[in-house]
Order: sequence, then structure tokens, then C-alpha cells
Amino acid sequence: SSSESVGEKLDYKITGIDPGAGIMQATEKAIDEYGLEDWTVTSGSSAAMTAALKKAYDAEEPIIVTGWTPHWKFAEYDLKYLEDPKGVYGGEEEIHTIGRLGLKEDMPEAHQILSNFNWSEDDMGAVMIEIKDGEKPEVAAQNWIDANPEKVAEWTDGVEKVDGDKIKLAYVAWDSEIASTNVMKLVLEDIGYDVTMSQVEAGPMWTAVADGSADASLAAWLPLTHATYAKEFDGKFEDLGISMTGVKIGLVVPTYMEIDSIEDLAK
Ligand SMILES: C[SH](C)CC(=O)O
Repeated sequence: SSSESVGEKLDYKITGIDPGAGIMQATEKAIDEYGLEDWTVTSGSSAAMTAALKKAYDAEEPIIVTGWTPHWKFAEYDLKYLEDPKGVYGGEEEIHTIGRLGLKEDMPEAHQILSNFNWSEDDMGAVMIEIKDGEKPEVAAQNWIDANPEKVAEWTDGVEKVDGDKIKLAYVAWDSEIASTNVMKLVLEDIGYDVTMSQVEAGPMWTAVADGSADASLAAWLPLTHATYAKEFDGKFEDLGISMTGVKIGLVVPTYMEIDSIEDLAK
């Protein structure tokens, strides 16, 4: 009923994603810093979170999800970030590409392309939307590559072809990184690499690059989101550069909900 608080309506649960994601660590911190001791963040997956969001939104029911930009959900639904006056979720974040130590010596061509990789929210969004609408990730990625040869050429111009060298890209099944990793897989295959994509959770992704069992990852969110991993593995990975700026994480709700700030959850 309308007299219930949002906490009572939601049984004090925030719908989260895979454990170990930076946004999950940030949400635990937010629960602490905003005094939300009755609240918990449920862990699951990016796909389960978007399914729960669709179900609640279609029924115009309350829901709070751990959300991020870029993501197709903002094109699909009327959503807003809850204000975060304590800055727990950081401000503008960046997506970085990280590589194992030794990558430059072992695979100079891949190192060059991975370091050159950058694209816009619209570029990523085009791939994410096609996948959301049911297209296979690799097909959606190929469609984008076919439509953006000049962008891909910025990454690959001047890079020599290779002859079947094996390379492993670790990533987490966030819609944003499913898009970027599928594009990079095809670009590296065009140069002659035999590419394996390894889908893991955030902690194992950083661990794989740090211990060299993966060659690179396009799914590092910095400076704040993955700060704990970057610190834990400081000196054990190479930051190959920023592939996208102006990204963001936070608590996201449908605009039909009256709450505007994380502080409103404490009431
Ligand atoms: C879910 S965001 C793409 C990244 C993160 O929170 O670790």
C-alpha cells in the first residue's frame, strides 16, 4: 500500500548482480555509510537483474537495481540514478583495457590493437541493443564492425597480421563487456589471432590477467569501481588505456518511484 515505506515494499532488498562486481562492493559500502542496516543487496547476475527490472517495470512495481551506464536499460525504460551525496559510487568512471605483464613482448600486434581500442557509448549501445533484441553477440559485433570500418581501422592501421597465435580475453557477462569483448574478438581474429573468450566473475577476471592465465581484459572499470582489484594486483598487470570515458555506476530506479536519493532509503 502507498503508506508502506519503499523498504517495506521491497522487503529491504536491492537487486544486485554477480558477487565481486565493483558495484556490489560499492553497494555494501553505501548500506554502511548511509545507515541502511535493514537493507541487503541480493547477488545474482546481470541477466537476472535485467529480468527482474523488466518484470517490475512492466507491472509498475518498485525496484532498486545496481545499475550502470552505458547500458541498454536506459533506452528501454524511464530510469534514474538515486542521488549519492556521499559519493560512494564515484563520479565519472572509465572503462580500461588491462593486459598481462609480458604481453607487449609476446604479442606486440595484439598489444597495439588493445591499446588503441576506444569507442563511444553509442558504438557500444548499438551492439548491446541488437544483443538485447535477440541477436547472437558475435553477429551483433560483426554487424557493428561492418558498419564502422573507419573506427576499426583506427585500432588496426599499421599492425602486421599474425599467424594463428592464441590469445585469451577474460571478461564478465555484463552487457557492456559482452559487446566490447565480442567486437575485439572479431578484430583480433581478422588480424590472424586464434581468440578465446573466457567468461568469469570480476575477481577471477583480474586474477587471470595478473597471473597471466588470460592475456587481456576489456572489462576493467576505474578509477573507483575496481579500485580494490587494481590495488590488490598493483604491479601485476599493465593498464593498456581507456576505451570509454564518462561511464557511471549507481543505484537505479524507475522514474515512477518517488525516492530521489539513497538517503531516502533510510526512512
Ligand atoms: C557492473 S559495472 C559494468 C562494473 C562493476 O561494477 O564491477
